[in-house]
Amino acid sequence: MTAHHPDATEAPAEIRSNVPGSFARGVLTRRHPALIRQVRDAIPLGPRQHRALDRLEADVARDEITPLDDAADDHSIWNDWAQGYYGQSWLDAPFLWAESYFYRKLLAATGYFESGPWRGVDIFAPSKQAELHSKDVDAELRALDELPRQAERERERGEVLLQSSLWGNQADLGFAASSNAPAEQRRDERLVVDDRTRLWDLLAAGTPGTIAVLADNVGRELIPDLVLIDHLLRHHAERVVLYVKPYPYYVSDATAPDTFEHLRRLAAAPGEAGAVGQRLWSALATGPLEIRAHSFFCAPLEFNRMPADLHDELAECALTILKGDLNYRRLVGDRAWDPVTPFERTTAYFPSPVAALRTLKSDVIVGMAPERLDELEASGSDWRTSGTHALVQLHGVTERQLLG
Ligand SMILES: O=P(O)(O)OC[C@@]1(O)O[C@H](CO)[C@@H](O)[C@@H]1O
Repeated sequence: MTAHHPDATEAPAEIRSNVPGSFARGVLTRRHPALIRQVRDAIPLGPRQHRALDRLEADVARDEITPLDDAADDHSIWNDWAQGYYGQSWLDAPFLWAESYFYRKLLAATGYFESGPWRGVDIFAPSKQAELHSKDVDAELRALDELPRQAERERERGEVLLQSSLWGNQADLGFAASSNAPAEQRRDERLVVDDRTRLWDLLAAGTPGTIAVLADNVGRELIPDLVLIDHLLRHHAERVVLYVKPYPYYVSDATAPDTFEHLRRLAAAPGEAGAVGQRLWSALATGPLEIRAHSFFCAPLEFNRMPADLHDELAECALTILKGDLNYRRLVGDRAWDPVTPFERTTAYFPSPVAALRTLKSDVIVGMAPERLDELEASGSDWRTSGTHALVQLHGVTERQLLG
């Protein structure tokens, strides 16, 4: 049995990529250079953009962080966030900061923020389009016709939709290459924390006001997320606010244009998928559904640093449903927590009750039962980072809060 220290007073240090053989190191030294090659192959860039990508590749290879070199309005805020990191090693900077900055440098290289033909061009669009129009998404849409529709089976329908939204997070384009989830093993056995029953019981206990959904990836994740949102609007929420990214991020993270395209795909589909899409389309037009894209969702910071305006928006919500691995890292803190550290300890700051739906694709984990942790550690599998395992974790949701 591992000695656990869940009540350590100080939060552990932020994860860095300077540990040889660590997951974080592999992301910065292997995944990021591969991503630059993928962008060059996917988009017909000009010589200026290729030269800028050459410089980014060289920065990574030389292990030196250099300032942003595009003409963009966010340099002052990035200079504040980069305090002390310019000229330093990527591997020695906090992993969360370094990864986020890498994606901002990638957009700088292709001219995303500058005037000219490349302004606002999503360099991840080819892979996002392929995902949205994939046979897997076709199958997802057809499967909706098999959903229970009888009112008395609403909870059963909700369970199916929650599972689809949760495991849809596995389909991360930046991740697909190394995902080795054993399809045959039952999904429930691969949950490391399972608060689903509490979530449904509490949602069923009353009709909460607004539910915030912090989106993650497009395609096989955003389609189920949208279908789940339709279910929440029909049975559990007066309003849903879907927060997407203000610009392209982490390859497959959803932006507003991506979301509109997914809604078009749903609404144009036959059967139940089309009905869901048309209800969501109407909900957007009349108000119960709103899409927002706060700049903080592309910031290199933990959520406990969120600005006051976003804090106040979320404080109005009866529940925040937070999707994916990166959002989880930002929620609990991208740190080497003792995995039995109570989830509530790391989320006490959050302005609303929060439910995390995440497949595990990085080392951070809290809120585990010691026996479950020891069982997984003894398995010898890479359960923390391979995307084979997942969690539904809930904090601060009480009947009083949901009932208002
Ligand atoms: O938030 P998502 O899409 O579920 O996962 C994103 C993510 O797993 O991809 C990176 C590795 O490429 C991780 O560092 C990061 O947490």
